[in-house]
Amino acid sequence: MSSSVWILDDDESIRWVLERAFSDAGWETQVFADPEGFLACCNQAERSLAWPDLVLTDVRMPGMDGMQVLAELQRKAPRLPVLVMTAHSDLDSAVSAYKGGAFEYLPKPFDLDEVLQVAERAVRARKHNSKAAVAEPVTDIIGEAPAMQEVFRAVGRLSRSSVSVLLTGASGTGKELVAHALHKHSKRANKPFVALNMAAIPAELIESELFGHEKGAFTGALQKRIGRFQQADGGTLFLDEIGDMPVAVQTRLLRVLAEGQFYPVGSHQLVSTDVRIIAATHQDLRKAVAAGRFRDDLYHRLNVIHVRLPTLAERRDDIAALARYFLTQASVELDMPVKRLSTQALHALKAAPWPGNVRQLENTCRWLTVMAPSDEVDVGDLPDDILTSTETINENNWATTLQKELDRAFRGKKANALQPFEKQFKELAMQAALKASGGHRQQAAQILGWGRNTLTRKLKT
Ligand SMILES: Nc1ncnc2c1ncn2[C@@H]1O[C@H](COP(=O)(O)OP(=O)(O)OP(=O)(O)O)[C@@H](O)[C@H]1O
Repeated sequence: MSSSVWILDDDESIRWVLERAFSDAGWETQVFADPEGFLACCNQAERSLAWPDLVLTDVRMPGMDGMQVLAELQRKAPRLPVLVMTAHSDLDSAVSAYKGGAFEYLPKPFDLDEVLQVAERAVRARKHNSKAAVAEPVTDIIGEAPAMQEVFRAVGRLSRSSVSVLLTGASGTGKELVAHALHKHSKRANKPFVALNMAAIPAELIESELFGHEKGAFTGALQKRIGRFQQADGGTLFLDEIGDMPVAVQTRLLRVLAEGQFYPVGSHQLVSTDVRIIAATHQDLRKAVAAGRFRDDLYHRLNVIHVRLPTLAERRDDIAALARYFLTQASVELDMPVKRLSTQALHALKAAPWPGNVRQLENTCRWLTVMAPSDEVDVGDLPDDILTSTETINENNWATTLQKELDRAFRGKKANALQPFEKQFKELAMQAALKASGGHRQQAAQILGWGRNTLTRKLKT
């Protein structure tokens, strides 16, 4: 049985392509140009229970409130899967307007194949009555790869609890982003989220940063200062690079977590605190424990729930969506046109090793937004560090390398620029065929599909 979709968008061309794409894929479609008509149909559907399987909608449309549409859908058909196509800046409000339902977000501009894929997945999940298969609305975190779905599920599961969470993963994998999401989707969301990076401040100042100090508590303490614990009261304290916390501070932290109270440095006034701790590290804390650099009891206290962020190399399938997202973001941030990636460029990005993970991809997209000469980014436009590293890890990716060389050679628009490539290609092929045949010309010619004379002639030139 075919699935049905209602499409709401004020942009006629978008309605047109979506309707075509969905009909071609065998869906029953109904399109709406404005929310009035759409909401009238919702009223009817509510009476007749004739809802579609899926709604696809924009939220920002001139002269109308897409949020209201979402809120109505939420009220009338809370289990109806909704795909929201919107610019990234509107995502937060969309998520809050549609809490709880199955919801997916497609950043504009989107890829039609991706829309269909997400749509089919959403409907499948609904039919199997399992909301879990549809990614929870985790704001701003992009990831379709199974390893990321685990992360999203953890965020969803933890939304009603205040337990400590330990986030591990290499630098730039999104630990801070996930910490934010955990906070945003918790009961503490309207209280502060405060972050402190142990690696970024001198060890001797960590204690006073965390717990605050009285005026004159130590040399340089010219003012009384409220610590991060107090700032985060009722909310979440994110302790980044916890592995770099000095052991003395670890002892203090452990006590505060157990007692919910502490004295600021140099103060005799006890401060009570209600703070949820999310800690992160790129180190192996168990090793640090074994080496005596990290307290075993603190490790267990923080590690109530452990969420591991995969490296970008472990989720190469997400590279396309992430790159599209970062290119869009960079274009807004830098006020430049949005760059697209050519198939070959995307291929090269997917093959790169990404030691700096998502952060490196984000920086690369920013760089491309400024540096790539035209709207479509080609392999030759990619920064050298990406290209060189791509070649070394993916030596047999000869097409990408060739493409890059062709791009470079043709950029000068000189006539007959293909000739040297053809010549070299044929020479390499001849050598390889002769090597394979042990120098036997007849056989080498056969391998190449040439006549023996052709081979002899070419060997002479
Ligand atoms: N899944 C994702 N979707 C969108 N953006 C992401 C994702 N993961 C990471 N980012 C972005 O990549 C950058 C690096 O992420 P973040 O700072 O959270 O990493 P981290 O693991 O905390 O790094 P470090 O250990 O170096 O502090 C941020 O700008 C973040 O917004």
